[in-house]
Amino acid sequence: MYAVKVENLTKVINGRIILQDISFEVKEGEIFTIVGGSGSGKTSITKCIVGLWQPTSGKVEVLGKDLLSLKKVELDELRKQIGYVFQGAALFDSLKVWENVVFYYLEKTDRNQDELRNLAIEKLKLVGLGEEVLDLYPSELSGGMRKRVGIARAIATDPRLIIYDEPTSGLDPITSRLIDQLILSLREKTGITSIVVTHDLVSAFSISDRIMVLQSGRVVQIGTKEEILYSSVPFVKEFIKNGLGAELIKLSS
Ligand SMILES: Nc1ncnc2c1ncn2[C@@H]1O[C@H](COP(=O)(O)OP(=O)(O)OP(=O)(O)O)[C@@H](O)[C@H]1O
Repeated sequence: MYAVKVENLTKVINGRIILQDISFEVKEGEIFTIVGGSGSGKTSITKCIVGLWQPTSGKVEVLGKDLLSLKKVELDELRKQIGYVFQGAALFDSLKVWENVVFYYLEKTDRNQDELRNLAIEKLKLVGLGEEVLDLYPSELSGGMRKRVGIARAIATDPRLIIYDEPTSGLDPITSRLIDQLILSLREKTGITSIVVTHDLVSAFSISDRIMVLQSGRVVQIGTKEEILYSSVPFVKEFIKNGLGAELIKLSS
């Protein structure tokens, strides 16, 4: 069964084609990575998957539901099953770590504070953080820890699908590789389906089951790591060479 199925998705905004005839499927439990240059449409695809944007044409099915057929309450219900890890973690500076993690439940539940703190402990453990961070504020955390807290928040509602938007951006190479390990271990422990948007090709090649390469709102190629790494498509070859070349220079400097 597919967790996400996108068919001939086209999105036009103010007469500009942002996404053109995009089709792909993400299998349950798969780590599916979307790569492409700036402005190629990566984030736009995720906006269509979470139902923030309606397609101009085409179809988006998420966890077996056709988004266009859903009423607002049904879409809200579906969104609970989708965790979104924002670029830069997007934590609330004025809230403590535990409150950030259980943010979704803070106002929407009658669970008491102890229950919510315990839920935060459970989720923080899954992302490799201990109880000592519970009462810290985001400004007291390192960049890598902030990303982990952002991931803990995304899994607080036990989603079946998680979308990571640039999970390693702004991190040094060593911390980036630790986040890669975390993405893999979360999938291992929970079986969660993962869609990762990234500029970081080292990350893409270490975590992905399959990679989709975009150029100017179109799919250039979808394939396994090996198929993409040894692609015969000129754009993909060039993209990989430039991306991995830059990473290798960064790693050796
Ligand atoms: N709300 C919007 N209104 C109009 N155009 C938009 C809007 N959001 C995005 N775009 C345009 O859509 C195109 C794709 O943007 P998108 O953010 O999906 O790209 P991206 O691949 O995620 O880029 P980046 O890697 O820089 O984040 C860009 O040309 C962008 O300017």
